Amino acid sequence: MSLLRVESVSKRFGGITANQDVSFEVGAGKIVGLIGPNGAGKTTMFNCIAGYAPPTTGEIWMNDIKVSGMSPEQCARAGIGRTFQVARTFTSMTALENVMVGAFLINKNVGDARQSAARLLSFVNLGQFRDKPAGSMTISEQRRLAVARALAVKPRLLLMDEVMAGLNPTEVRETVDVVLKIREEGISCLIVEHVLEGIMPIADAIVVLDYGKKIAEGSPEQVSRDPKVIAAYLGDE
Ligand SMILES: Nc1ncnc2c1ncn2[C@@H]1O[C@H](COP(=O)(O)OP(=O)(O)OP(=O)(O)O)[C@@H](O)[C@H]1O
Repeated sequence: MSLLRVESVSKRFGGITANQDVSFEVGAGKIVGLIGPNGAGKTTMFNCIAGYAPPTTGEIWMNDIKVSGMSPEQCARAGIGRTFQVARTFTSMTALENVMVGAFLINKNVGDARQSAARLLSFVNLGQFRDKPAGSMTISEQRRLAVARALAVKPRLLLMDEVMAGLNPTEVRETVDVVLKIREEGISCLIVEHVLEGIMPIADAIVVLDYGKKIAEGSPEQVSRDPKVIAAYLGDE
């Protein structure tokens, strides 16, 4: 059963078509990778889904709620959480306080927010940083912190924008472990990623964009054999 449905979405910025007639679905409890060369329109698609930039045409649905045209807050209330390409960490606040910022969006009670934030820090394997300034954490840890903050809003779908970029193989593995745990919780994940060795082994499905259009969709095995996908990536070298 699909949780998110992207239906014929196009997004234009003046003369630039960043997304063109893109359709795909994310099933409940599934991991879907959204990949493609630089400038393919992946972040634009995230912005459309999360309410940061409405589609020019087309519709986006979360179950029976039409979210296209909604504000980011309304999309969050409909169950869409996100992380950003550049982690927006509050560096002088502690790790716990950073996650509490997310928790406060749905629960104004300080005790509840603290408890939920502490649980989520452990969930992303950052329990030891609870009372440390977020600025003292590595990039990899800050990315997982951003994931915990997004989870604090209790999404049913989590959009993750390049959480593995620039990480070493150990850090990629740690991040992959967290993504798998998120799926185990029944939360769907839509992941924009250039680190294909991180996303390919764990994705239930892959959607490939190139120049704004969907050029392939299927299992990781299917898309990695697809001549159109190979050509798009080789053309990007
Ligand atoms: N606000 C904007 N105004 C004008 N053009 C934009 C805007 N946002 C994105 N674009 C253009 O839309 C196209 C798609 O950009 P987008 O950032 O979505 O690609 P991407 O696949 O996320 O790229 P990357 O992998 O490099 O992050 C690009 O040509 C980009 O310059």
